[in-house]
Amino acid sequence: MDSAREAASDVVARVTDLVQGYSKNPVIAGLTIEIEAGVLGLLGPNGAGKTTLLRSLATVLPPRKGRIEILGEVIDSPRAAREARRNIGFLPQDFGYYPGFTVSEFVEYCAWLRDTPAGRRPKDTADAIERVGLMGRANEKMGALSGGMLRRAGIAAAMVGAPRLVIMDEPTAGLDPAQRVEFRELMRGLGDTAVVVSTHLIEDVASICSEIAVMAEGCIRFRGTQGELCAFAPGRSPGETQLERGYLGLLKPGMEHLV
Ligand SMILES: Nc1ncnc2c1ncn2[C@@H]1O[C@H](COP(=O)(O)OP(=O)(O)OP(=O)(O)O)[C@@H](O)[C@H]1O
Repeated sequence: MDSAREAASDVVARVTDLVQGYSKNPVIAGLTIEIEAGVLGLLGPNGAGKTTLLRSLATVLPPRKGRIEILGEVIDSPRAAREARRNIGFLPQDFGYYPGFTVSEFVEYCAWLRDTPAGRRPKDTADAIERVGLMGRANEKMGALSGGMLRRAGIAAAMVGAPRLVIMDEPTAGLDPAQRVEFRELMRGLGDTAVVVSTHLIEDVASICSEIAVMAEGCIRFRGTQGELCAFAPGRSPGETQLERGYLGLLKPGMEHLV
């Protein structure tokens, strides 16, 4: 790892030589990445391994090989994973919930899962619900929410109690354009939190991410700023932004060993 970079920043999570897969299907073969405060956007084509990496970071999927550290602690046992999850807010792509729970009960339950002290839970819950603009729906049943509102409830659950690491797998899927704009505002207000967010929406990345990582075939093919990604843009083609051209340029054959 780059020691100058580590010295200059606060590493919240570190993945070292991660090997991951499902039965006989290898997905990630030796991936190393560090996560610091700020919003890191994770881009990559379908099947690149983004969800697998996020689930590994969230300590949901134990590594086949390699090491995951959260706030300096190596996650090498179910107990260590439970401890780490107190500091992790995770919004999976398809998150589970009890349809009979109200929004407020759901968010408070997620705070409880993270061992938020009982005295803080009601206020933390109300704050998180307010941040996603669901105050008027706090007492509505989860099962009665629209897809976009459900996702906002999931975002509130991931952020409740201000965890140090927030991991979101395609959080803007299902949001309408106005809600996506609100989501971006929300991301800008996260301050010192380390956020990793996977998305297929380049506009989201452009507006909220301080850094971008591009994954392809289970590897991190690029990590850097938007400007650096734009530098991979091959010639002009109408209908694409420069960021999109940079992203697509990076996925071309021959770019496999860039980082
Ligand atoms: N539970 C699973 N069992 C078996 N194979 C899986 C499982 N989950 C993912 N895979 C496979 O692992 C590979 C990586 O999947 P993953 O969901 O991590 O990619 P992704 O980059 O998040 O894709 P997408 O953008 O479509 O969500 C794919 O080939 C996928 O089919």
